[in-house]
Amino acid sequence: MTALLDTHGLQAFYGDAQALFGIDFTLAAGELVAIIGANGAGKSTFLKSLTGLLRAPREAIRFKGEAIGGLPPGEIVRRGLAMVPEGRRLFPSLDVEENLLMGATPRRAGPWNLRRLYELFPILAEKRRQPATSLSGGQQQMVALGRALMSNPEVLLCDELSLGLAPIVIREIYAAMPAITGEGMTVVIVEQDVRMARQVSQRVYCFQDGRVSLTGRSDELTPEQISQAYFGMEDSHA
Ligand SMILES: Nc1ncnc2c1ncn2[C@@H]1O[C@H](COP(=O)(O)OP(=O)(O)OP(=O)(O)O)[C@@H](O)[C@H]1O
Repeated sequence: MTALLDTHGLQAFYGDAQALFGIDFTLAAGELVAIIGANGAGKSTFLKSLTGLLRAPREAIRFKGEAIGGLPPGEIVRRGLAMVPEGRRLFPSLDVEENLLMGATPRRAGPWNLRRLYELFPILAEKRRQPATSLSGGQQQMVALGRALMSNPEVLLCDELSLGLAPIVIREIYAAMPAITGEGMTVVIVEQDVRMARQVSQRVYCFQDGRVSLTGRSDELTPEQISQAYFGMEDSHA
């Protein structure tokens, strides 16, 4: 497999506290890969390291053959990695369309623009002049996803799209994924909803205590393997 993005022994720290202990991760162009794991396993920390929000050694992260670890976040977006952050982080004083346009700087060439996003999520066209924070949780998540797409990334990193949403709304959000990957985009999702993660992804990485405890094809891993990798030996016997 030729890697579009990969990490080698990636470590991450908050001050003196170590959160990642040597993550080896590979992503091929066009894949949708899910990262699952319990609270505190290091999933968000991993995404933050990829996008330059946390320091990383230059050689520990490679994107399209170039070492990008520790580059400033803006430079990483320019190169084609964009993140949908946990908790959406919309601009409360801006309306829906203004929030979407915030994602367009820097704007790379590609298929995504306001018109395409409004086709993908018609409800956002209807509410384009409303304050983003007046929308429902699911609609706000659509804005956050759309904002990241507006930079036309090559790799889209999504942190817990399902957080706080009802199952029917989660399905509605994930229903957009085929249209996104259909445009050739490569996607990483961090997801606590293991069923959904397995359903939409080709491969899964399970994180536990800052390490990869299991990886494999989503359709080949058994629920028992995942449960053990998710909770660890001790907990699964508790
Ligand atoms: N800003 C921070 N300062 C100090 N420690 C942090 C910080 N953010 C996360 N950590 C610690 O790093 C470890 C990994 O946390 P991280 O948020 O990456 O986990 P996660 O798998 O994304 O879990 P969650 O689903 O709760 O977001 C945890 O031990 C956590 O307490």
